[in-house]
Amino acid sequence: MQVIVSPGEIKGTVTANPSKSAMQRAVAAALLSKGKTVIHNPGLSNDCLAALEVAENLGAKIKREAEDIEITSNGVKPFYDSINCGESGLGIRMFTPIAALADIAITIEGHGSLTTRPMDFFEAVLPQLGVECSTRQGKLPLHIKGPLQPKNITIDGSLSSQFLTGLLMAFGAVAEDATITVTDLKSKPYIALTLQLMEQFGVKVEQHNFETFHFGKKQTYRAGEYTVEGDWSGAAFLLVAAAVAGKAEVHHLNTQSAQSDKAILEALEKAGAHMLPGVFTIIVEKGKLEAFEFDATDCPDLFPPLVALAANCKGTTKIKGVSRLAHKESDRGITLQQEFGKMGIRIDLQGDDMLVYGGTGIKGAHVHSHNDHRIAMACAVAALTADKPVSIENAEAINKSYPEFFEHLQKIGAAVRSEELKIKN
Ligand SMILES: O=C(O)C1=C[C@@H](OP(=O)(O)O)[C@@H](O)[C@H](O)C1
Ligand SMILES: C=C(OP(=O)(O)O)C(=O)O
Repeated sequence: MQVIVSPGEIKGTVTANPSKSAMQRAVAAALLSKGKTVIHNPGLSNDCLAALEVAENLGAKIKREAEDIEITSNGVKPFYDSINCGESGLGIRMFTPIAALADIAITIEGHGSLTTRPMDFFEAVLPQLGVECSTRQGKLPLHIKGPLQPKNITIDGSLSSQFLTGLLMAFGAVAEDATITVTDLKSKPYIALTLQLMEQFGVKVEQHNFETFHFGKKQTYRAGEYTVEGDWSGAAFLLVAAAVAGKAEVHHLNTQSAQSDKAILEALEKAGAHMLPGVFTIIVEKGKLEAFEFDATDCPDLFPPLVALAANCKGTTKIKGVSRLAHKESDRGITLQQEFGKMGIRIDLQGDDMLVYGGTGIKGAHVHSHNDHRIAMACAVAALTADKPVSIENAEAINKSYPEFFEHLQKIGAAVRSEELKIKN
């Protein structure tokens, strides 16, 4: 699908989409619980739908009830010997240790960008927990055979926090007096989100300094009601759109959230945007934007909106944490450099730093998402201050995390056109 976004001032109000990070975790916790969980404000992006299907194949009953989703489970009791995690990195890394709680052989698959993302962690770690595991040279498909037996273990957290999220969630259902020790953990706030959600489902982990995670007496996940928070990762694009091209009010964003990407507020402030943060509403208005420095090592998904922001800031913005981007849906350091380069914005990658030369003028261009939702969204935001429209190829990539994105962008006043998009022009 091609989407064309035209330059222009924006002004409007919108409600943030549900967080896929929170939704996927809630689906996993509901599967691990006995009884009925009701998820309010459920996410329905492709990653969330994949999580629901995985939970269903692993034994849960899923029912859509008006605006909610009901998940009834009796723990992990697979109906099938294979699961498919779609394109979700979190999905596969979280559900693999959970599926390994069962004692049958299971094949774990995915598609698109997920087939090229590293999974060798599991081959190194799962056998230490009594799980047979093989991959195709560190990539999908994964073949596992549990049951996983928790014990004290040390893992490397430098590639991704998602493997730890999976182990924590699985340990939560069966562990007794066991400790996971992690070295060099990245994306720490995502682990805070995991621990917070586990606690909401009745499982408490004693963590120290994000290095050790201790499970004391055996605990059980408790089914209940859960409301999915608004998504800071998706909303970051709308907030940046407002900072560069007008004014927007975004509802259902919790400033007390554990989500890492609420850090977009710090970057906007550094860049000089005008902001009025409330408890659940953020208002951002265009200001005189200047280059800024920001460390995105622990919030890597902010790189694409930060680049769209930096392209509009006078001077050279320095964003740290580029090494975190190599194994996302695309190699995001490179794809940002390529696609923003087409729009006349120079980006240099220097070791772990990204330098964005902003304020030089954004040019209308024909860009490609590289099947990466966050690249498509970043280009759409950059289009708002370009000299001519920007056409985005393979723009349907947004469905992975934020199917409502173009509709929301239009709601805050942007001119968005597409033959295939079901939005009013
Ligand atoms: O746990 C999560 O929900 C996520 C963790 C992050 O991954 P890393 O831990 O690999 O940085 C992030 O990039 C991803 O989009 C979602
Ligand atoms: C990298 C992302 O997700 P995941 O790793 O879960 O596929 C993302 O949403 O940008």
